[in-house]
Amino acid sequence: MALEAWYMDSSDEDQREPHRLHPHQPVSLDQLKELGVFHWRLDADRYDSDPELSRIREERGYSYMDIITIHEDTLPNYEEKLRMFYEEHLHLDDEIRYILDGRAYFDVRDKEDRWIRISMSKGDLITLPAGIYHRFTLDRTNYTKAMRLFVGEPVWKAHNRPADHFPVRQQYVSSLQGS
Ligand SMILES: CSCCC(=O)/C(O)=C/O
Ligand SMILES: [Fe+2]
Repeated sequence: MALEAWYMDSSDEDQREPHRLHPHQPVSLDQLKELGVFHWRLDADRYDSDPELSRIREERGYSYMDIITIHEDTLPNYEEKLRMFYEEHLHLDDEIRYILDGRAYFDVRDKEDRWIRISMSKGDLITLPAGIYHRFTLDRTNYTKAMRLFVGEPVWKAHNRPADHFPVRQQYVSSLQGS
């Protein structure tokens, strides 16, 4: 199944709901690319021996990887972490996530500051550029297992909005101009 993304409504309903607009307003992979968001579809059943994953990691220098299982039975401080992940934030480095099982949503801001919801399921690998405002949530199924990739030693620090003073944010905003 292709990756699906859409513009979100602004209701305060449970974050795990899809929050589609009526009428539905889909967002294409090309629109995501314009925001610096890239996607690959891989075979998650063989992630530990997948030459395509190895190629991506080598080409892009993703030397670090670990696996996080986000479920109330496996993740310490589950509720608190989910609250943190759903705070609008940016990172000083790219965020690279590969869904190995389950499902999740990444929300990213577009150029007009509107929320786009990206629905991720098993086999989806996504990269969010340094400096983009975004957030993360589980969906109604309340479970995902994801590989986290990083160039070099990982820095997990999230800078909640407002974080416009970071050079990486200014570089990201400049990169959008003209695209
Ligand atoms: C799927 S990993 C947890 C989410 C996370 O690390 C992050 O920074 C979300 O934006
Ligand atoms: Fe993040």
